[in-house]
Amino acid sequence: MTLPSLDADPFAHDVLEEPAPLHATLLEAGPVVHLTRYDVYALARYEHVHAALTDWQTFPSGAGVGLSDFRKEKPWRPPSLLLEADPPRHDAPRAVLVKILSPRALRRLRERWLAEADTLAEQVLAEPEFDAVTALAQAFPLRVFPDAVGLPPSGRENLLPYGDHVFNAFGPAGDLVARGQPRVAELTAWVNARCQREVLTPDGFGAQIWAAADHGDITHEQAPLIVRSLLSAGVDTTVHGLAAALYAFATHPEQWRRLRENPGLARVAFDEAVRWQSPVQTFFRTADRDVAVGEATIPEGRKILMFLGAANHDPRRWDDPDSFDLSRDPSGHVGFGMGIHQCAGQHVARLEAEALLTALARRVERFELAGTPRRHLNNTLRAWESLPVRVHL
Ligand code: HEM
Ligand SMILES: CCOc1cccc(C(=O)O)c1
Repeated sequence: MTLPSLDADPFAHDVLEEPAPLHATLLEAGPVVHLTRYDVYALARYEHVHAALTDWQTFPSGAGVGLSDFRKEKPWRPPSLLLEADPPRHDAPRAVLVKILSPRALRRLRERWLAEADTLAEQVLAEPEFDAVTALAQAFPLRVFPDAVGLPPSGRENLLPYGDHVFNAFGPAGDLVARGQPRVAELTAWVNARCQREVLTPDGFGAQIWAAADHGDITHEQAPLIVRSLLSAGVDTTVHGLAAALYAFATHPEQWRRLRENPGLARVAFDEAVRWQSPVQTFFRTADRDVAVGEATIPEGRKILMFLGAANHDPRRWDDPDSFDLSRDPSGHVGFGMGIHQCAGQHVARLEAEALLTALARRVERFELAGTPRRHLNNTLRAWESLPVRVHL
């Protein structure tokens, strides 16, 4: 059976601005679609994306999880020991990070993050109108996460642009990557310096990674790269995840009312927002062999593009997928991935969201858009540049 093919460009600005039409085409066209422009193979249906995420042997990450194939091109930075590694190399770094970022390990931060969210809410809600991206979605993660990692106070404004470039670099070397290029050397130097043991405070996630090296769970050479994973993946993702949740509630007042009636819904609300908007839209894998998907065959060595955002809206898996609905059970969504590479920081993200959303739910009776939201374009992230809101207390 010949594979359906499409010359669409998933990284074109109009698609990054609004991917739904491409997702609909891909979901309809078949289990696999050959994207001729990049000679890659698209998976969009939940069943096949889930299958690829949970079969690392057939769909490994070691050649990179972006368009670039590390076996043919030099990576722009040393590959991640988690994201861009397969077992067995992936195992020890993963075990260390999962333990340090576990729900149990995060309990010691809970009271502090709840209090920080209350303080931020008090400050921001003193104004009836503000930009929810800068005032809340960016401000809260930057207020709690760098301290939790153990970063020194200076230069934290480098984290967002660095992460933005990391996520752009998973896509083609187009204008979005070019835009970040001028600052790459400076941002990379700043981030690498912050992964060194001596700059990290003794009680943060970073110091705990170095302590795991002392303990022999990982090597001392691996420690800084694992800290780098936190700085690369731990900021922009939660900023855009929180912005997605705030956008969802600003456009669904009836769902906000449900959250106010039951603030215990904050965590499931965040997962529903992550499913509905999928702040991380896509990741690649590499076909380890000729692999049959449906009746089609993906040739060995080709890159496979998994559309997490489309799988999270697949009507074969979700009732009324395009609705944001707190009565839905979003578990099983692939917004945090699935399988051995499933997000190592998902509990950090959920705790940040629970803190911020409950602080707001206690104070804000209703909030609405106070202007047209503007998208922030990125090859991998679904993000808002600005989200003007008006609040009624
Ligand atoms: C809303 C927030 C977040 C979203 C949507 C998100 C999404 C994802 C996704 C989709 C993956 C799977 C990548 C793959 O399968 O190739 C992943 C992996 C990962 N995430 Fe997250 N993430 C978020 C927050 C975080 C945070 C806060 C951290 C760090 C504290 C983090 C650290 C990581 C790491 C290290 C990996 C690689 C895990 C591995 O390969 O074993 N993420 N994330
Ligand atoms: C959110 C997906 O996970 C990522 C993203 C970017 C970098 C890394 C890393 O491990 O350096 C992980």
